Amino acid sequence: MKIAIGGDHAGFPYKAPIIRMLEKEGHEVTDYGTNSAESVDYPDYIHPLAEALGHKKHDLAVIICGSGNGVAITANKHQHIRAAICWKVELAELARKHNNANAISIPARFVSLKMAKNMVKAFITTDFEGGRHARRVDKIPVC
Ligand SMILES: O=C(CO)[C@H](O)[C@H](O)[C@H](O)COP(=O)(O)O
Repeated sequence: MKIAIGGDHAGFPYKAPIIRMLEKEGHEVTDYGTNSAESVDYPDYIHPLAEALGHKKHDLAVIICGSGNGVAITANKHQHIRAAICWKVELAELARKHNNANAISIPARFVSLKMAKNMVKAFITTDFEGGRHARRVDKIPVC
């Protein structure tokens, strides 16, 4: 699977371990930064990632900041992006099953690295259920 990853300085400590896990599992990962713990502005990293995801250059994305809010709000400004903030594995599964989310937003200051990795695993291995959920997802875009 082609997976994009990116976030700000608050998400930086979790990015490399998640990339290692994904690459070990055979995924192709594209890293949109940031690449240090120096304070940065998350839109500078998330807009390019979301643009590429929206153009199907990646299958799914992992976005990370302190609360998960900033990166999710930014990504969701893009058409075709459905970013879900998750803090437990069941939410990551539901984001795929019910919402066909294509980005998981991780609040790095509120979940452990172990939880973050487990959520990413669940997110990328769970399929959209379709059916009634497809009808609802289809109604999301603003006309
Ligand atoms: O966007 C956010 C909050 O909605 C993220 O959590 C940021 O990572 C956070 O705001 C960064 O905070 P900092 O005090 O500048 O480190």
